[in-house]
Amino acid sequence: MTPVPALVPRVLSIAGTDPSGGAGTAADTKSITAAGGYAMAVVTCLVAQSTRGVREVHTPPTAFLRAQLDAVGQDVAIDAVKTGMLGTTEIIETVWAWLEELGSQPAQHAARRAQVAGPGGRPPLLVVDPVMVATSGDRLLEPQAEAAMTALCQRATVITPNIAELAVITGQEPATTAEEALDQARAWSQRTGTDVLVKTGHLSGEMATTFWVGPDGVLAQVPTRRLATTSTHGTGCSLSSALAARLAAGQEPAQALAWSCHWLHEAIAHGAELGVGQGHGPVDHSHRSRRLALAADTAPWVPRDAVPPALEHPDELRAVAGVPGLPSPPAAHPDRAVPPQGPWTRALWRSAGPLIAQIQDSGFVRALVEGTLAAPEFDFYLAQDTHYLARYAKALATVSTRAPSAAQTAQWARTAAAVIDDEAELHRTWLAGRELPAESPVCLAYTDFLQATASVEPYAVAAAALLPCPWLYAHIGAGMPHPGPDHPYAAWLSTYHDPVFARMSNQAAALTEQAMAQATPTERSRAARAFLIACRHELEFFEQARRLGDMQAGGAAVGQMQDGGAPA
Ligand SMILES: Nc1ncnc2c1ncn2[C@@H]1O[C@H](COP(=O)(O)OP(=O)(O)O)[C@@H](O)[C@H]1O
Ligand SMILES: Cc1ncc(COP(=O)(O)O)c(N)n1
Repeated sequence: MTPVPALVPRVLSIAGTDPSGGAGTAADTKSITAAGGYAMAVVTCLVAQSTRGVREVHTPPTAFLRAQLDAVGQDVAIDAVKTGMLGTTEIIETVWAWLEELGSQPAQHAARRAQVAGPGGRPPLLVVDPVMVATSGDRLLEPQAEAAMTALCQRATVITPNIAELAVITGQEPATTAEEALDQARAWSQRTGTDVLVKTGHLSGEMATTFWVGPDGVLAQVPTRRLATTSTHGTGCSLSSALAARLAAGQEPAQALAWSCHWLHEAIAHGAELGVGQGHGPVDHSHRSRRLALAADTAPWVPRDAVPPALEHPDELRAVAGVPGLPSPPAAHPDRAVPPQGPWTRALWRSAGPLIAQIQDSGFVRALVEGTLAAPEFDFYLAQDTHYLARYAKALATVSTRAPSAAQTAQWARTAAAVIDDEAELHRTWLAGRELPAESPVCLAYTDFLQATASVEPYAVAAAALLPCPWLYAHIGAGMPHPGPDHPYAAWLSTYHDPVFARMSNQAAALTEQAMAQATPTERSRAARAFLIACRHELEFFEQARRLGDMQAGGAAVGQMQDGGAPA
């Protein structure tokens, strides 16, 4: 029988402290929790430090370290151990001896082996973050303990050194490029059989890619863009802890690495907003979980007073959520410009300003445009968009039957045809031969809303509900740089970058402008509300694909419970 991995893996951090909460055991417990594990911590050294650096280190007797290890080890079945700051040779030897007694073995590709072992009472998988020197430059490992740390590394499932630590472990000069670091890691892994994460945070360049390297070379890599921030205190602690939790939950190395790197990237990107400390600030470990919690918010999307019950004049329409201002218009080529087509569409665009800014800033759109979006997330998005376009085209066809003139009927109908013939062609080619999954709840909610509005609401309301889709895509397309040939999503970017698409969007805006001008004040109010709700659906549509990856830390457990599995 194949043992079931623990639903919530029990992960022990053995590390030093950081009273400012950014690194060491504090970072580890936050990261293990964020990655869906149950976090435990054994303290090696007490460190008087903050974001500004280390002041003093107090090392309790190793007998007390051993007492902590025994207390937890004799009670709890540990699924993974992550080590961080170990400080001295004596500490490393104490941890080593304890691991021996626990039954851990030197690892040859142990990540993959450990995943098929049963939880509890088995050798835990071991992630060694060979912490030597802090970001601040302070030493966290005695120089004479480097040999013992190198030996401990050899018994790990995977080690997570930074560039300087990799050099010490492999006995070479610090690498100056990712290629050099990969060569060092591969050669060492061939010698020892232990896998190595190559982290490039301390190199320069546009990307800060993380690689998983085994004896045969790179097993997986996660490209992430380098962020211009000083909030990088504890990034190494956080990455190795999250990785230990994801591996112990049973994920393959490539998936565990992808989850950990993407989660950390979001945490680094939002670290500065915490306003913690005056030096190298911490990352925001719980940004992802707060974002997910917000997705369950039941507050109305359009506040009661955002749209007056009747609109006599465009200026009566205010920005939703009370955030004033328009995102700066994209520096688009005249062919790709997608300006409002009159006072009413200008008012609609202005009222949706904060939402449009949020859509452009959404992690999904940014990663898609950058080319760093994970392939499964793009596939999910495109499959849902295939359903969406089929249903959107029907809504366009419905509106065409309700237009007041033959010319307008023809224009809506031509747009419906273009959506099916041209826009959906990208989807057909990309997903060719693959089975289309069912519609997601978000896709259903949006398209049901569009089809219902197109069928039963007044013409102007229907037109306004259908407008955000082409307008927002054309707006995003107009602001994008031209995709290079090696961009993984060049085909998607080109579709929305195309002047033909901008013209289609401008036409829909012109039709809506006309409809609004001819509508009654009450209909205009309902049209504005429909426009804003459709914008909100657009944001949800992008973000749902991002949540796909997020949910793997908690969602997998829920799935197993529903299948009748009991927590291990
Ligand atoms: N400025 C940055 N922008 C984006 N990611 C970063 C940045 N700095 C570090 N990282 C990420 O943080 C992780 C830790 O990297 P690194 O800084 O190299 O190690 P350490 O924190 O152990 O010194 C890596 O996954 C790296 O990609
Ligand atoms: C207890 C402890 N462990 C590890 C680090 C390294 O983290 P960083 O390199 O980000 O300063 C630290 N500063 N303190």
